[in-house]
Amino acid sequence: MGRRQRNKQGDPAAFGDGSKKKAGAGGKPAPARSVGGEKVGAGAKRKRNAEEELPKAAKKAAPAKAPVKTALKKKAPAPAPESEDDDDEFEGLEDSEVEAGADDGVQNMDDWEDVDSAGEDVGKAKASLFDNSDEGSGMDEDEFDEDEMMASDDDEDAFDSEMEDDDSQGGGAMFSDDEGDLEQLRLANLEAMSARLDAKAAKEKEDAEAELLQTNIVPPRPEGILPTEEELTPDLAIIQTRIREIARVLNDFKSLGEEGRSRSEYTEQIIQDIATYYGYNTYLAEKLFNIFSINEAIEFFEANEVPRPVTIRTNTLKTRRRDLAQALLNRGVNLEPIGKWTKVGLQIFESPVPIGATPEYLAGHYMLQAASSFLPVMALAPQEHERVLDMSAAPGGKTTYIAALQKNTGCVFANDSNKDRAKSLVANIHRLGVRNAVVCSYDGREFPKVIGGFDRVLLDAPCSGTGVISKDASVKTNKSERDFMLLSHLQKQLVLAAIDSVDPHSKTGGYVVYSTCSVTVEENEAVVDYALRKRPNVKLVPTGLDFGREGFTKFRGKSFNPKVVHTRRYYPHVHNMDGFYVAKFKIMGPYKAPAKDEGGDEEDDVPMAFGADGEEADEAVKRDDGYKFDEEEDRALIEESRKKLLKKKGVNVRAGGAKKGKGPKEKVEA
Ligand SMILES: C[S@@+](CC[C@H](N)C(=O)[O-])C[C@H]1O[C@@H](n2cnc3c(N)ncnc32)[C@H](O)[C@@H]1O
Repeated sequence: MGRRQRNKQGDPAAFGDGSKKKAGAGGKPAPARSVGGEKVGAGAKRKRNAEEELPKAAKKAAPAKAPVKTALKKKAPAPAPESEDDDDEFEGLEDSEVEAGADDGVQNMDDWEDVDSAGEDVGKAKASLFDNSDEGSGMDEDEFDEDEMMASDDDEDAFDSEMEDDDSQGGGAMFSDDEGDLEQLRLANLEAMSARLDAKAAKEKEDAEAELLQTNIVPPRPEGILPTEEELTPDLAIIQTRIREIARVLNDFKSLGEEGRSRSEYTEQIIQDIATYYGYNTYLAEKLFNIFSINEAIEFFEANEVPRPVTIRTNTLKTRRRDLAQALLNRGVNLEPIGKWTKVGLQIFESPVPIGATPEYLAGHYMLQAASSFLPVMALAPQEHERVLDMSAAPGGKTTYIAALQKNTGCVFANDSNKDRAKSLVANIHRLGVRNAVVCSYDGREFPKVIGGFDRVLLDAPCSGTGVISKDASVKTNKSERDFMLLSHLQKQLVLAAIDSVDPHSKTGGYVVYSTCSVTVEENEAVVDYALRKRPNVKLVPTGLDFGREGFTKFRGKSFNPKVVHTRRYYPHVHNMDGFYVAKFKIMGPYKAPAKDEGGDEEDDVPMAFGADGEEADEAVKRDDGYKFDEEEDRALIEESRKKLLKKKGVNVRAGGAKKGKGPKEKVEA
C-alpha cells in the first residue's frame, strides 16, 4: 500500500505511549473518554478546541475536514497500541499529513510548516496537562466532567475561552511536547468535537422531528359543540306544563296576564308549544288552534293523538246488521252498535282475526268505514231509482252505501279522477254486490259536461285531511299554506260543478251534499258560502243529521251566509269520530249565468285562493274560464242519453213524448 493511500484511508493511527499513559490511571484505553460514544469526555472538549480554537496556523494546516473526522472515528476505539511500531506510526502519520495536505491541494508546504510549529506551541501547552494527569487519574475528572461537557453551549463557550486562555498564555502547560501525543491529542480533540457535533446534530434533528411531529399532530377533535339528540329533544314535560299554564292565563288574561306582556305573546307561545309538543308545523298548528277556544283546541290536539274507534258498515245489500253482528260474535269479535244515529254501523272493540279479512268481509257483508263517513250519505239520503253522482268516489265507501240505500236501483255514477284509486272503487263495488254503479274517471270539474241531470250529487271533496290526523299523522307536517289555497280553490270549482250537475227539476231530489274530512274553515264554510254566492239558484238546507256542531257563520272577521248554520261539523274530541264537515244544498231551479256586467264572473275568488303566487293564479283563472257551462249542450246530451236508455228498456221514445229536463227514472216510471 502506498503511503498516500495509507494516509488517506488507512488504519487509524495508533496513539503513542503518551496517549496510552494519559488514558487513565488504570491504564484503560483512551476511547472511553476521548472518542466514539455519545458521552464524549475530555476528548470532545479537546476536539472542539482543537478544531475550532486551534491556533490559526493549525487551522490553516488542517486538511479537508471530513477525511480527518472519518479517520478519527476509526481510530478512536482502538486502545493505544503498545508496540514498538508506534513511533513509526507517528512518523507515518506525520508524512501522510504532509502528503495529504499537498495532495488535496488545499495547503502548501508552508502551511504544514506552520502546523508543525504551531504544534510545538500547543505541545508545550499540553505537557503540563498530561503531567497533571499523571498525578491523578490521567484526566482531570472535574475538568472533563462528561455532564458538564454535555450541559450546554455555554459550557462549550467556557471550553473555548479556556483554550484561548491556554493558548494566549502560551499553552505550555496544556500539552506534552511529544509530537505524537500532540497529534494524537489534536486528533482526539477533533474526534471528540466531531462526535459532539454529531450528537448535537442528532439532537437537533430529533428536536426538529419532535417539533414537526408536534406541528403535524392533528389537533384533538373538539367534542360537545353540536347538541346531542337528547339536548335537541325539547323537554316535553316542560312544554306541556307551559301549554296548560298559558291556557289558564289566556282564559283570564285580565287577571292573570303578566304586566307588560300582550295576549298575542302568550298566544304565539302556546301555538309554538303546541306545534312542538304534538309535532305539527307551526302554520297548521295555528290554523287549527284558531278554530277552537283555547281549552277545546288542546282537547282537539289531544284527541288527534288517540285512534278513533274501528267501525264497520253493514252492507244491507247482503245482510242485516243483527246477522252480521252474530256472525262476527261467533268468531270472537267484540262489538256493539255505534249509536242510535245509525242502523247499520258497528263498533269493533276487539277481534281475534283481522277485521279486514274475515269471511264476512270477503263476502262483502260489511265495509270497513269510519263512522264519520256515514254522515254525508245519510245527509244525501239517496232514494231508490234515483240517478246519483258520487263525484269523488274512490275507494267507494260512500258509493256502496248509496247503492245500498238505493237497494241497487236507479244508478250511481262513481267517479274519481284518480284512475288508480278508481281500481279500488271497482273492487269494493264488486265485493259488496253493487249492481247499479257506473264507474268513471273524470276530473270532477268536467261535470256536467260529461253527464248531468242527476237527482243527487255527493261531493266528498279532496281535502287536507285535518280531520283524520289520528289516522294519518303526516298531515301534521306536510300541509302548507299553499296546499290550503289550492285545495280550497279546487273545492270551490268542484262544488259548482256538483251543483250544476243536478237536475233542477228532479222530482225526488235536487240535492248536493258537500263534505270533507277536514275541519278548516276555508275548506268548508268558505266553500259553501262561495257556492251560495255563485249559484243563487241553490240554498242550504238542514243536513237531516241530528247531531254535530253548527257550521261557522262568522270566522275571524269573515261573515258567511247565515244559512251556513245548517251545515254540520264533527270533531274527534267531541264526537269521537274523525273530524268532518257536511253541508246540504237544495237546487231550487235552473242556474242562469248572469251577464258579465252583472258581476257574473266566477273568477272573483281566485286571487284569494292563490295569494301571492301570480303564475298559479293565472292558471287558476284559466281553469275557471273553462268552467262555463253550456246548458243547452248539457240538455242535449242528457236528452240523448235518456232516449238511449228508454229505447233500451223498450219504451217508444217518440210516442212517449219524453219531457225536457226529466231524468230517465221519471220517464221509465211514466
Ligand atoms: C275524500 S276522497 C273520497 C273518498 C270517497 N268518497 C269514499 O268515501 O271512499 C277524495 C277523492 O277525490 C279524488 N279527487 C281528487 N281530485 C279530484 C277531481 N278533480 N275530480 C274528481 N275526483 C277528484 C281523489 O282521488 C280522492 O279519491
